[in-house]
Amino acid sequence: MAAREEVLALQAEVAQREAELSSLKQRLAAALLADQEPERLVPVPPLPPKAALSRDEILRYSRQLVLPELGVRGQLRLATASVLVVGCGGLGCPLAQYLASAGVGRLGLVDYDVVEMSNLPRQVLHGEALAGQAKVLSAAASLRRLNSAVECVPYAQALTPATALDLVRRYDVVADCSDNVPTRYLVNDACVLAGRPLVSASALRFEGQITVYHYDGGPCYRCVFPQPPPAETVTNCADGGVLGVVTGVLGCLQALEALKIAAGLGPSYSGSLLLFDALRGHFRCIKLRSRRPDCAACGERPTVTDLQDYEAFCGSSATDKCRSLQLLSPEERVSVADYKRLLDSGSPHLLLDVRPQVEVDICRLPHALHIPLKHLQRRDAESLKLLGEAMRKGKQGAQEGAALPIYVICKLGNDSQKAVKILQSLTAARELDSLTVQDVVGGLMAWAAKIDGTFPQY
Ligand SMILES: Nc1ncnc2c1ncn2[C@@H]1O[C@H](COP(=O)(O)OP(=O)(O)OP(=O)(O)O)[C@@H](O)[C@H]1O
Ligand SMILES: [Zn+2]
Repeated sequence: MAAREEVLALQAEVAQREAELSSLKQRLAAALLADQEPERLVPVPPLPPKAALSRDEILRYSRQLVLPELGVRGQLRLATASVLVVGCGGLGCPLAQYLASAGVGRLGLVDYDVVEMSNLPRQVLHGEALAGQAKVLSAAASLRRLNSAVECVPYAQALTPATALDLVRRYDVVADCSDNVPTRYLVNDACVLAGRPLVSASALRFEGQITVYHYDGGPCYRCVFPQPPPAETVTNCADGGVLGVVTGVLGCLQALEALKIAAGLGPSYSGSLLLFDALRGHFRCIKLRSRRPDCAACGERPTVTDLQDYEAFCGSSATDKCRSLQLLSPEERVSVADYKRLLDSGSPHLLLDVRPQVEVDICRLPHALHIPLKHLQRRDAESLKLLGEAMRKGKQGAQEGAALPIYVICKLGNDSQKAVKILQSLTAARELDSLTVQDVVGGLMAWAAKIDGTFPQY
């Protein structure tokens, strides 16, 4: 075998073994979770009152004890306070880290997910060796190393309408560190029903925001957002990207608010929203509307008297990370396996990659023409010219008069469907030659998972 071929063969084998290892780790995590089942269900007793700090505690917390605003009284309150952390990701990790190091008595950690390598730049409680492990177990282990006096209660499960109220009632303060709209409504309603303050933050790209809901007569999440946004307008970190340090800043601010509430100092952002723009280095605080008397959750005649089906209410999933759109019919789509067969057959066609340039810079299929979806959406003349030229060139190898098929690909198979719709409308408007357009289901990540193990996943 030529050296180059051997390298390629070995690379493919390494990729295959890595995929097998990753799947084994996932199964191990699931088995560990199943093993943990009975322990999770044991109710936690209330934390006992604490009258004085020990010598070790005085030494350990000395730098914050000498703050007159906190003092021994505040520290004792922290030691008997409990905080429920919903989501042990980019926000939950720094939040839990600072709450544990400051000496909060008990931390409840809820997350259904396992640690992945792409989590590590921002989910700072998890390490390489714990990839594939349940996030809550990894986080609890890190926190115990940090402060063995803090009690960590891992709940390796999704927070659902069936469990949320019971869990929220067991804690004094709740921090929403989740990443999806149904969970935000669920946590809010559970906090309103249980009478708990909610420290809520979010971060995406270079921006973040934080506020405190349902504190001392302040508004709840539903007062500010009575209706969920259309599901297709919501972007998550996997699609939009996020800089780890931005979630770090917001998670720390969340920890600060939770600490101040727990220590009896009161929060700063009840009824106001702090916005952080990391690119410009700006913090801006805006006033939120006050509590709505007609709020469905916290209003005078609430209609939310029980937890509901939040996925149906929001039209999106609370646990499915990669939202899959269904814009096209099955005939308008091909699988990666079918596309690979077509490619191997040498049949003339055009592969159109509609990802943003920044993603094409990460990896690409060399034979694809690249036109970002945004350019197609604004009918960019230069891009349409490029497409027309590529089609004319591609047709040279095709049969006389036959339309050149276009296959559209993106990262996950959502944007490619939108692009197919646009190309169909251009054809209908005769701005493009009559053509057959299909999208590649699952996009380049399906290609990496099923066809080419050496293709990068991101
Ligand atoms: N209903 C829920 N119950 C429990 N955990 C939740 C729920 N909704 C979201 N989460 C968790 O909240 C965390 C959000 O953190 P973050 O978005 O940083 O992580 P991620 O989803 O792993 O990231 P990425 O989008 O890059 O894959 C995730 O760990 C997710 O599993
Ligand atoms: Zn409300």
